[in-house]
Amino acid sequence: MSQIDYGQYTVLKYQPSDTGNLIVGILYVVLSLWFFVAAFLSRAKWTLVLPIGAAASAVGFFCRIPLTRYDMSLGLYIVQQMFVVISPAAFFAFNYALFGRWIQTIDPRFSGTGHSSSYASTLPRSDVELASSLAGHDSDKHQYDPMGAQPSGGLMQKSRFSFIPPRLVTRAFVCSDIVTFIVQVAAGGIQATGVQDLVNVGDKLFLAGVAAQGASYVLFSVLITYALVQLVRGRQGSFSSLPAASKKFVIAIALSSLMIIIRSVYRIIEFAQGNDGYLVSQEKYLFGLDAAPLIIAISVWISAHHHHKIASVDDSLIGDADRSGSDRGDADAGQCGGVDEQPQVASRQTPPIAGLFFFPALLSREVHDRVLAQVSDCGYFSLDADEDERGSDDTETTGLGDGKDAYDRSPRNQAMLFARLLPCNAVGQADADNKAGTGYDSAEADDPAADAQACSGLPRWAVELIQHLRQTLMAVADDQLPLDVKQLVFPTSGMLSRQLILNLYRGGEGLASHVDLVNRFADGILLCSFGPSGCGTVMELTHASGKVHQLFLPSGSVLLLSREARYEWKHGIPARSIDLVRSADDPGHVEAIARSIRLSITIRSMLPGADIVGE
Ligand SMILES: O=C(O)CCC(=O)C(=O)O
Ligand SMILES: [Fe+2]
Repeated sequence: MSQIDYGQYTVLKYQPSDTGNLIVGILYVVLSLWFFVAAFLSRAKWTLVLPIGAAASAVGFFCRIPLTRYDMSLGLYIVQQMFVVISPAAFFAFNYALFGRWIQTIDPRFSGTGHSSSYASTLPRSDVELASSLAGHDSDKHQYDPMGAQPSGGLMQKSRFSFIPPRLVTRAFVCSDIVTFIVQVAAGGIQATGVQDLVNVGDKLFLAGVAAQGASYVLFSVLITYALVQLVRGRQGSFSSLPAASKKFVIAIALSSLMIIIRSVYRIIEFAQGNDGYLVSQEKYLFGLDAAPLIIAISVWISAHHHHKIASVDDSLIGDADRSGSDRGDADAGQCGGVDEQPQVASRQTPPIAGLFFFPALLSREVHDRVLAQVSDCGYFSLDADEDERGSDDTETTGLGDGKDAYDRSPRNQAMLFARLLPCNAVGQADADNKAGTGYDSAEADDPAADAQACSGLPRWAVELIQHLRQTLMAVADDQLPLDVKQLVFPTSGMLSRQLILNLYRGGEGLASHVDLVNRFADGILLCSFGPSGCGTVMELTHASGKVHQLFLPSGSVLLLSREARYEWKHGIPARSIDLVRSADDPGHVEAIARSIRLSITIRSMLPGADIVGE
């Protein structure tokens, strides 16, 4: 085998720019120092890949300065080539690891933060189970065990944010990165032999390594996109409603990935074109399509590593995923949702908001189950994921929502019911007819008037529910529910037209924060919660002043919004799979309650004339 002719083999078709390489090298040094400090402060050892990669890149670019086109040291050339081409594998690895950890932080199933709480909760269940729940049966409770045996722990722990288990994502992609890294090192090593025949083999190996590396990054980008789509779906399809930390992360990783892909495409084409190719002939492409994109790709992580934020970064964005051994107590439970969802601990007590009244157990289990059974019989919702959306047969009275309401929910999980000019005394009349005084139980006694009412207005079950609420709320002591508020919701005179919205929430679904339309609905809104006993959801109430209250709405509860609570506070349901709720018995104790199926029935009165609008 012949030894290489340095003069002929020189791939440098240009005289390397001292200034250009110096600037790139210095930028890498600065970034490397920054990330070293950040890694030190965060004590997250794995983040060292970033400063090490940046330092190696700096070495590569500094090595280019002494290179001259015709009189160059092959050793130095190979060194710079290896450092410049191979070091970015560390940047790829950083993104892979970061993404895997991020998924684990936005998916509370991974937050094994050592809660000592009892997990009196159920995991989200299948549609079949939802159907049985709607029919009134509590399905079995699963103990939520975030770091326990499969499926909640381990490498194969699934997440709805990733079609590949997140911990596997990190390991698989980092492994592929290491393999392609080794291929490139081998390529560099082969070229370093200086044996002419092997140099071409080295080139091909470089191409193979870079191409495989780029391909796995493209696959990884599909994963990122999938996670984003899932995240946005859980937020009523709106990117802007994502928490700031999530938005920042998604934008950063998207930009970083775009830059990495640009650089990979450049390298693949460059190696494919070979030594006589165009891209290799001018240094500006190296600066513009390799150095610049890669510097941007890692610079996006500067702010996430900012030392002021390092504490939260350590726990959430880049925290150690293996936190099962942590002995953090309940006080840290707020980290459960990590960077995305960092839920506050919700209360079971009525928040201090004027006009808000909360009755955690107003609906007895019997009444609750009965309403669910009736709603289930009406078939408003399609519970089979494969089934096409289907409406109710009696669409005149129970048409599905048209999505034109203040916030968008699919007809699959929302139904609207309107009563036209339902005289309030009709409800009162039905109430009066029910002389037995056992209320709801005997309301099903044949009552042609109520049946007629149900057909011309609301379905019978809705009339009965309103009637029941009227009875029970009117019976509440005035010091707990002032008379004027009772009369606001259940006026004794005047015509009133009710509107009901049924919202079905599966798993971690939420509802965008809103104020119910002020020019359509009157004051005094009732929110009734249904679902397996012990389960519920957290409602977030936000005021323009920035005040926020998180209230846990258990199944069977009724929330009444009036006056300030109805007009000056927004209400919404954060999308997340697990809520942290302060225990009723022991306020120092926080329970993690997994969301299950939930049906809410919102009962409102239409403002005069508003029932004509939009129909
Ligand atoms: O599901 C809930 O409890 C909230 C429903 C709601 O706010 C609405 O329908 O306007
Ligand atoms: Fe609402």
